[in-house]
Amino acid sequence: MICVPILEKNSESVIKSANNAIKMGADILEFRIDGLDDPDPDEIKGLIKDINYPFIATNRTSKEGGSFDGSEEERIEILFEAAKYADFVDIELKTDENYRSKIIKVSKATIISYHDFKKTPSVTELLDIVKRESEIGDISKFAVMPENIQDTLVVLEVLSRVQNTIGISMGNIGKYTRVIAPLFGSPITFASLDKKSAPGQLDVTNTRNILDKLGNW
Ligand SMILES: O=C1C[C@@](O)(C(=O)O)C[C@@H](O)[C@@H]1O
Repeated sequence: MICVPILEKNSESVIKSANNAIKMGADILEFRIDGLDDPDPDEIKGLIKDINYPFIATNRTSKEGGSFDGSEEERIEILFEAAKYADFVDIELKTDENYRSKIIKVSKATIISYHDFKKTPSVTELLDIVKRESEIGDISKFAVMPENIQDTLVVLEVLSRVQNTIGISMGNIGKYTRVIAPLFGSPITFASLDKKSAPGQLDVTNTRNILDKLGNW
């Protein structure tokens, strides 16, 4: 599936961006709640219901590349409300276990995520991260930054040895993995419209065209 993150400051822009992503062929949307200037649970509920499309709810902490700068309690409270209406909820592996469990209890399905915007851990370290994520949620996920082309092979090696895991090598060096990872079984790849929510994302149209040409995804 091709997922388009919706990273906007207000409801009007969220609706516009979501409708554009759907028109461009997104299979699922990621509501990056942390992008909102003033995240209001009732407004978020209304948006998810009104747009009426498959959604991942994410409220990314600033510690893992997101924009949410309130307290951890506030972050979890907002995500907790959105989780009741979204198809998937992305919660970070590093989130406090009690907060994580609170989210999982009300989620239809969970993506347990890990991000490193500075480096790529070793194959062994990433396999351990994926193992821990798989024991907690429904889909495992890691998005890491390569320092060289060899680091991107670490991501593909890990994906070749696990199931049900989203693996991403970010940045310019890693961007080819966004259309190769699905061939290794990564169930979701992230693509952008105009605003990228992470370095190296390709646009939706090119992502789909390349995946269709490669086939078997
Ligand atoms: O975790 C991820 C993956 C991502 O960081 C990427 O590299 O495309 C984009 C984020 O919006 C999403 O929550």
